[in-house]
Amino acid sequence: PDHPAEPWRIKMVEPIRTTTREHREEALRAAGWNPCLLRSDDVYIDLFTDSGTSAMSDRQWSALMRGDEAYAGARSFYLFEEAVRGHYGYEHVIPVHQGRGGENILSRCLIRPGSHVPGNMYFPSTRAHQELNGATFHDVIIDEAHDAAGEHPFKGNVDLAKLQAVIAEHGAAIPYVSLAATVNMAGGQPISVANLTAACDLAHAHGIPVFLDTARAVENAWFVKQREPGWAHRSIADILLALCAPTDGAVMSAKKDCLANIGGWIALRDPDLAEQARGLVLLFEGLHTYGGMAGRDMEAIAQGITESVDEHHIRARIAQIEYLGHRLDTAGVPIVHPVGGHCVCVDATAVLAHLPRTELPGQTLAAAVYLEGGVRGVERGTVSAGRDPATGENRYPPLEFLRLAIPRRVYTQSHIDHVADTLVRVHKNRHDITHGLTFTHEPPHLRFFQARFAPT
Ligand SMILES: CC1=C(O)/C(=C\N=C(/C)C(=O)O)C(COP(=O)(O)O)=CN1
Repeated sequence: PDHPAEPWRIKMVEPIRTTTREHREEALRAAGWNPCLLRSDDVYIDLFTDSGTSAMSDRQWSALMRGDEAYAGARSFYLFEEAVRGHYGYEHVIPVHQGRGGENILSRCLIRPGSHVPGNMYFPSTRAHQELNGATFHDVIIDEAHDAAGEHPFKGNVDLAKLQAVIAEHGAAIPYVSLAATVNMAGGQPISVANLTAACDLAHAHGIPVFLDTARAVENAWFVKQREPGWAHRSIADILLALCAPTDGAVMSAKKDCLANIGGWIALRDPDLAEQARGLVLLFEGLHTYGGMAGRDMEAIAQGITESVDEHHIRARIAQIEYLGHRLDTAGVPIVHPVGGHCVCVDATAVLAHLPRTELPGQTLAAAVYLEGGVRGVERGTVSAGRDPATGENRYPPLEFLRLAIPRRVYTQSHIDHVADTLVRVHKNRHDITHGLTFTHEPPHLRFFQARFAPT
């Protein structure tokens, strides 16, 4: 696929600089071989995350000026509430400062020690809050999701037999099913409307609610439009509503699809649960009409939601990811297929097949790519998976990759080509990487953000 002609022109720029390899070696050493600990100024192309890193539009920037900073009942909240209601279809909209704020509150409302929560693959912060409140997470995603090279069009799908089995074994102890659209840790893979609906029907048949992580549900809607029979002529906005319709609520990080740099929400249908959640928002986030956001943040999100479902925007957004994936594919760099909605994931166990999993190939590849081209990605593998709370052992998930997450409306084709050229060089010289990494400092929660490493 060709690189898309961007459906925007640049009106403001932020200078970025290339660095020398010597400078990067020094910076990486100071960061304990963890790209997460690098300073932004030491990174040329920052693909650490698509979360909070997108560029806002002139309409979003001008909306900031209209921010109502009233403590209670701000105009900006009602604009935000209306945008969420209209595009996601839930009645009760409760603001939080970002996604994990919502995960904390939903988990505290519904999970008790001994709970069991099924979901389509784990996500670090989602599972951490479930485990913190005493739940055991059960992965009920289809087997194909764990196969990097497989081409299944909806790797985010739920295996209904697996879900049925968890319900059969733990039914009464399941407070809810936690699903995501798309599935970040599978490489940004979508779930189909049919499968999501079937999973909800199965859960509801047992009186179990389903909550959806909608951080990238617009990207998911794009894949439904392209791949799921019957949806090709429907608008992205309609498909987004259809994804949310069968679920009982959603947790949202507005830092992804919604083109905002901060913010989020919990969206619910049940008024009592909404009241309970608002009570915890007062404790952890702020009043229930701002939830840890400034009025201007809610203005930016309201406008960002409108822009996120624009078909020119989402088509170009996805096409840029596919362009990078295609460049790596044609160069023989092993990546997760199909290419996801927000990232290209390089299969570290294939690139560094000569390193044992105990030497952290994903983390090692992240360091090598930064050294080679000043490109920062993030490890999604053993380091991200953390330790099993019961045994204390590393979990070694089947997928171990370097995620290259592309911010929205930020980088142009020449930047993406720089990234591709960097990966091609690292892959060509992969046997020069003779050692992996080992922990020198390992924090207890979400260790990949703060851990430090040293070459083995
Ligand atoms: C699917 C999903 C995420 O991807 C997510 C955060 N993701 C990050 C930071 C990422 O780099 O993928 C979060 C947490 O959102 P937050 O980063 O607290 O706004 C929830 N769900």
